[in-house]
Amino acid sequence: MESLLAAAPFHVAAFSSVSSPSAHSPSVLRSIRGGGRAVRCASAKEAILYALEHDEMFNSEEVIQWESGKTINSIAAAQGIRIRRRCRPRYPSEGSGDDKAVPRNILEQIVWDKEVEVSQRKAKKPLKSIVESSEHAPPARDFIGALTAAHRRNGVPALIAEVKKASPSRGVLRENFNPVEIAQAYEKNGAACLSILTDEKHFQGSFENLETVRNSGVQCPLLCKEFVIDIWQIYYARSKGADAILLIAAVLPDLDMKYMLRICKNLGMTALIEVHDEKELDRVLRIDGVELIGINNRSLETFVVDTSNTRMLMEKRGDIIKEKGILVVGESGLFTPDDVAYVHSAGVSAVLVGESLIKEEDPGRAIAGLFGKELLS
Ligand SMILES: O=P(O)(O)OC[C@@H](O)[C@@H](O)c1c[nH]c2ccccc12
Repeated sequence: MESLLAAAPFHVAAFSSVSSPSAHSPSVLRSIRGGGRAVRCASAKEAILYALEHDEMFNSEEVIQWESGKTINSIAAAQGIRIRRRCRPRYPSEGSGDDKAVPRNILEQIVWDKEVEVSQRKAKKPLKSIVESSEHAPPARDFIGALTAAHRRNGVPALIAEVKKASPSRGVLRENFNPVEIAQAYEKNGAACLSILTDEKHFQGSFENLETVRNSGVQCPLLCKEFVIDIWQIYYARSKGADAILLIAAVLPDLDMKYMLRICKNLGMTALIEVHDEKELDRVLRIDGVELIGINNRSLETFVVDTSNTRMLMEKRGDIIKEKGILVVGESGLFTPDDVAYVHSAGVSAVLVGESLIKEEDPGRAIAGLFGKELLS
C-alpha cells in the first residue's frame, strides 16, 4: 500500500467501510486500513472534496500517527513542542487514557479546553456544512496588502488593533465592551487591520463578535484570534468573515501547520504564524509558503513579557526572513512610542496591540498616543 506518510498532507485515506465515529479510533483504523486505499489527489481542493464525500477528514499529523503507530504527542515532542494534546476533537470518546492528567501551563489548559469545545461544535455543525457556508462568504480581504500599504503610508509599523475584552494574564481589560464601537474607532484612527478574539472561555471573545464586526461596515481586514487545533475552525472563521487566522507554532506540529497553511491559501486567507522562540522560528522558516510571522513578546506558557524578544529573534534570523520576503509582526506588551520605535528598528513592519489601547477610555484616540502621531487611514 502506498505510504500515507509520503502522501501527506493532501492525500486522503479512503476507508469506505468506516462510517460511525466510534469506528475511527486509531486501532480500528489500523485494522481496516488493509482494505482501504490511499488516494492521490491533484489539488488541495480535490482532496478536500474527496474527503468530504467519503466523510473522512484528518489533520495530517493524525495520518502519520496511524501510519507510524506513534502518538501525536510523541511526534510533536520530537519537534520541540511542549504542549500535549489530550484527546483529538474527532474522537471525543477516546480521551487520553489518562484522565487524571493536569495541564502543565495555561496554554496547555486552553488547548485541552479547545479540544472539548471543537468536538462539541463539530457535533452540531459538521465540517461539510461549515465548508459550504465558507464558500458563500464574501471574498477574503488582503490582510498583508493592508499592512504593507499602511507601513508605507505612515512610516511606522502598521497597526493590527486588537478587540479583546479579557485575557488570562490580565483579567477583564474593559468592562464596557462594545466590539463594533471599538472596531470602528480603531479603523477611524488609522488601524490597518483588526484582530478579534474568538475564544470564549479564557478571553471572553466570540465568533459572534467577529461576525458583527464584519457586518458593521468596517473595511479593515480581520484576523480571527483563535487557538486553532483543527481545520474545522479555519472554515468556521472564514464563514464568519475572517480574512486571516492565527496559527500558533507552540501548539501545531509541522505537518498540521503545512496542511492548515494550504487550506488558508485555498480560502484566500492569510495565516499569521506565531512564534515565541528561536526553535519555533526555525521550524516555521523551513516551511514553504509562509508570508506572515508574528513574534510574540509574551510567553503563552508563563505570561512573561519581554519586548527584546522581537529584537533578539530579528537579530538572529532577520536576514533569512528578508530573503524570503516574509513580513514580521511584533506582538504584545507595546505601550509607548518608544516601544513601537524599538520593535520597528528591529525590523518589524507591523505591530499587534491590545491592552494599551483597549484599556483607555477612548481606544481610538489612544492610537495617536501609542505612535506619537496621528495615523493616516
Ligand atoms: O494585549 P497586548 O499585550 O498588546 O497583546 C496583544 C496580542 O499580542 C496578544 O493578545 C496575543 C498574542 N498572541 C496571542 C495568542 C492568543 C491570544 C492572545 C494573543
